[in-house]
Amino acid sequence: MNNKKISITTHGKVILIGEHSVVYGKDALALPIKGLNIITTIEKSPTAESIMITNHYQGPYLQSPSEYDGLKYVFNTLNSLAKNSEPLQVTYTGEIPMERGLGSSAVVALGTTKALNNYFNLMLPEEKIMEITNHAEMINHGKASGLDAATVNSDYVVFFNKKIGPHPISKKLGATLLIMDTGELGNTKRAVKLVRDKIESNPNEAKKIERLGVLATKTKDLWGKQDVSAIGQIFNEAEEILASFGIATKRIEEISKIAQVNGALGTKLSGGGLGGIVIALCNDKYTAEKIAQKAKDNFSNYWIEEI
Ligand SMILES: Nc1ncnc2c1ncn2[C@@H]1O[C@H](COP(=O)(O)OP(=O)(O)O)[C@@H](O)[C@H]1O
Ligand SMILES: C[C@@](O)(CCOP(=O)(O)O)CC(=O)O
Repeated sequence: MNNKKISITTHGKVILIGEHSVVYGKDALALPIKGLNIITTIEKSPTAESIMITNHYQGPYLQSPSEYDGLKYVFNTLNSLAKNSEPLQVTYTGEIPMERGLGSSAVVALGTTKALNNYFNLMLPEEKIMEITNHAEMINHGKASGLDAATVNSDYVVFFNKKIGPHPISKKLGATLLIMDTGELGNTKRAVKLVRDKIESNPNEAKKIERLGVLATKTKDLWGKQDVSAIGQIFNEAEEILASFGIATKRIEEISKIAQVNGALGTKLSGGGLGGIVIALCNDKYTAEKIAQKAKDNFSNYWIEEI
């Protein structure tokens, strides 16, 4: 009887700056959220079929795991590399709500790849694990930059560019980030298409992508100097651009406004948009808590990170 059981913990992420423009080869900066996890567990299936169980909190709706073709791709690829025909049970347990810009799709793709790699003793190199994870993300999003997968696989802030890959930044900024979940489902695939249609039909929209890239490069430089208020201003400018693409909802704008008048240095949506999370850069935890209290009727959940 095979009692083997492998569990892998993978953490979520938020994009600090550079969502959408990163798809076009521009710079971006993203933060791993170490306390926000999904545990992927692999064991022998109790039935004659392979099964996937999602125990993780998904927010106000349920979706069948089998609907995510990216996960099927991971599962089939690793089973085929291991020449495995034993039916398996894959269980996801944790608290990363889906479709909020917190990276759930990359988290489950990476967690499943790593857990199956261990289960089958495949000893796949890191590059192969990331290649499989990124391909799953492509299946999910259409055109994925690789930023999400790189950040959920990193212990440090990631400075990223598609051409050069991820670079970890271990230095702390010396600030507090408030992450507020609007409770509205984002839609990365639709948002990416919406932005692409706009920039392809209007050169002025394309200039905004350039500008977002410049803002991300500046943020990296300011991070090194720990210039928190300048980064706050960059968040606000980026938010204006993202909203002009039509991917900020009324609730995102409402939450941003409340955060602004209660001491945030800068606020923006984070991730694909059309719902999902709002991030607010604050000087300290006290300000972040105050904003969370003032805005609490507008969001479903929040997290505070010392960055
Ligand atoms: N536990 C899970 N089981 C199956 N699919 C999942 C799970 N978590 C996330 N997904 C897939 O990832 C998608 C969310 O990805 P995405 O839209 O990129 O949002 P996020 O910002 O959370 O990554 C879900 O719609 C679903 O297809
Ligand atoms: C819009 C985009 O830049 C980020 C999407 O982030 P998320 O899937 O919403 O967490 C797309 C990408 O980088 O592939």
